[in-house]
Amino acid sequence: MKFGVIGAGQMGAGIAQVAAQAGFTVVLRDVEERFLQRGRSVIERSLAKLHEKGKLDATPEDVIGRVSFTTALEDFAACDVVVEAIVEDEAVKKALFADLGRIVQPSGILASNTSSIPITSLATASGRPERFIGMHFMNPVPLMALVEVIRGYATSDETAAFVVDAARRMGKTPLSCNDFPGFVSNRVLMPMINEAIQCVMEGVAEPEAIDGIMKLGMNHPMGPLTLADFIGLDTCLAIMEVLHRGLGDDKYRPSPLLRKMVQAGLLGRKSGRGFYTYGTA
Ligand SMILES: CC(=O)CC(=O)SCCNC(=O)CCNC(=O)[C@H](O)C(C)(C)COP(=O)(O)OP(=O)(O)OC[C@H]1O[C@@H](n2cnc3c(N)ncnc32)[C@H](O)[C@@H]1OP(=O)(O)O
Ligand SMILES: NC(=O)C1=CN([C@@H]2O[C@H](COP(=O)(O)OP(=O)(O)OC[C@H]3O[C@@H](n4cnc5c(N)ncnc54)[C@H](OP(=O)(O)O)[C@@H]3O)[C@@H](O)[C@H]2O)C=CC1
Repeated sequence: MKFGVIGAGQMGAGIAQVAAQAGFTVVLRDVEERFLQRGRSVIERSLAKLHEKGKLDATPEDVIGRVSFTTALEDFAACDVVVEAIVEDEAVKKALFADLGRIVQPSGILASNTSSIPITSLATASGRPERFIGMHFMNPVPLMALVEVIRGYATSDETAAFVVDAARRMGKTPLSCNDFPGFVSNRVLMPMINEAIQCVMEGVAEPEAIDGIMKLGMNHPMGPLTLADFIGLDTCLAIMEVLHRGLGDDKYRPSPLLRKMVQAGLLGRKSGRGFYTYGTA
């Protein structure tokens, strides 16, 4: 299987890694060499950790040897499937899928790892809506079991079956849903995170207390503010905007504090600061 991944950020790097662990030949693209380098070191660190714990079937060198790094979209021409994991912005994703629709071989499947953007709208932009689908991995990709599979209006049964099989070969559990704003995962998760941010804004409790209450009281592995920092506050805001616009109900209104933090460049772990401060950006 020739497996393409576009975007070497936290999600794209993880998706490329688990595809390579499954034995696929992987091509990973970002817009600049330095982002590819960053993605490569994220993969190397993760593989080293898994190897140390005896959780890798091959050596880290063999796994990363299956990944080629590129800035050229033409390198995706022969892919059987391409998963997009770039910034959560509908216009940017549509422009990319229009290009991919022209470049990737006609039999190739195009998939988006979007957290919330309508799959049907991206599928139309690609010019191949039958061979288009949502393949939504969870963060951190190497550790999380789920792939949410989202069928667009025109997604064919063959496309859905192909992606379900690919997800299983990657060691994941695929679960399917239909194309509604935020799908299932973020329609349920993100309003909780937004409400936790609203609690900070209203002075209900300090961030540490909010996280502690949800961790110890609800057995969540991470508190909602730690999780928001982990996901990226820009991505959280983009998802809330899609829910608010798409479902039209003010209960999905993004917290003004979330908006202000994104405006201030506080994006969470990836920028070094969000609700908490991190040693390395
Ligand atoms: C926004 C969207 O569209 C959708 C989403 O993805 S929403 C986000 C979904 N994800 C979550 O909700 C994650 C919630 N958090 C968790 O499940 C857990 O905290 C976790 C799985 C991330 C970490 O597990 P943990 O046991 O709580 O923490 P931690 O001890 O730090 O990690 C366990 C080990 O995994 C390792 N690890 C962490 N990330 C890793 C990675 N990417 N690769 C390999 N190993 C990794 C850690 O280094 C650690 O190793 P040691 O035990 O040797 O120190
Ligand atoms: N963060 C999360 O927990 C999850 C995120 N997602 C989704 O995955 C996608 C990626 O998110 P995430 O990895 O967190 O984001 P990141 O910001 O970590 O990474 C996005 C990457 O894509 C690059 N990029 C931007 N535009 C292009 C382009 N036109 N072509 C190629 N690469 C490009 C970015 O480069 P640059 O740095 O220059 O912007 C960056 O390296 C989003 O759609 C998000 O909603 C899905 C599940 C979980």
